[in-house]
Amino acid sequence: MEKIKVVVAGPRGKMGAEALRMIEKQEDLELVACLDHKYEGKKISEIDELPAMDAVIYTDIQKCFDSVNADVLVDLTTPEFGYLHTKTAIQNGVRPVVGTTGFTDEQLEELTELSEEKGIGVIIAPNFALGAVLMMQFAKWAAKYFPDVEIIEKHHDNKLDAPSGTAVKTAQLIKEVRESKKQGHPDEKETLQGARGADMDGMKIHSMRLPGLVAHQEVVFGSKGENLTIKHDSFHRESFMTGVKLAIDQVMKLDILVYGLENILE
Ligand SMILES: NC(=O)c1ccc[n+]([C@@H]2O[C@H](COP(=O)([O-])OP(=O)(O)OC[C@H]3O[C@@H](n4cnc5c(N)ncnc54)[C@H](O)[C@@H]3O)[C@@H](O)[C@H]2O)c1
Ligand SMILES: O=C(O)C1=N[C@H](C(=O)O)CCC1
Repeated sequence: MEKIKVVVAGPRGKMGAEALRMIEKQEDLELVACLDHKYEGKKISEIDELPAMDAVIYTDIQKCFDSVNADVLVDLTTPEFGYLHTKTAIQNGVRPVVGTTGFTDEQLEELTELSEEKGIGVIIAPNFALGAVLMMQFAKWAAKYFPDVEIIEKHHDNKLDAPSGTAVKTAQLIKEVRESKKQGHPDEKETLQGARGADMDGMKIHSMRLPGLVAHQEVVFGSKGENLTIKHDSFHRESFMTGVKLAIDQVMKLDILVYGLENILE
């Protein structure tokens, strides 16, 4: 069996380390290298608390792709480096599977064009948890009948981007079926800036950051005399790994960029 050769960017991070543990258990995946901003030349097995894997760490992405034969780059880093890594991977014919959130619309457009030009598959998924993907789909369905909606996302306090990629994706999916609408009282005024949250097409998005949280979202719909709440919780980062594995398998069959795991689920 030909194994899929994977490079993981961000191996010492919470998601990167979980991805290494997932890859270690798969017979059809091989970790061929990692990308970090330190520990050049060290093996993963030499880093405390990471699995006993032989893959070597590179700090220069171009050197990494020049030195190892890779099929897929799994990026779980930061918005700034995730974007650069994704671009460089496409340019080197390596298929990116990107969990990193916080890319701008312009960056997503540029990566979409580059992927099409090079014919290299890319999957960018703001949330790899299957329950979260379903939560977003259910919310899109509900928005057809309940156009008044607010999104509350709750994450751990080490998160760099706000709102979360999941909240933005949820609002984008709802926008596809909901007529643009300003919610609340037409004359409402914030007496404390930010009190009503961020605004996307009239929908409000509220971001909470607290220790103890992992990744949680509620989509709350309001109508006359009733409320509907669609809620998802990730209590452990293992929840994202089924989706990461699925994306690695599927990206091998793609030659365009796909944004959102719902597009590769049957
Ligand atoms: N799509 C999903 O399902 C999902 C789930 C959880 C987190 N995320 C996203 O994944 C990203 C990582 O999350 P996390 O919780 O693991 O964060 P983290 O801070 O624990 O890990 C990020 C890692 O990236 C590393 N890093 C920074 N710059 C780097 C560079 N230039 N090269 C290589 N590595 C570099 C850091 O050293 C760190 O170890 C975030 O953008 C987060 O929003 C996505
Ligand atoms: O822990 C994070 O950071 C997460 N980020 C994603 C997002 O921004 O939606 C997905 C859930 C976890």
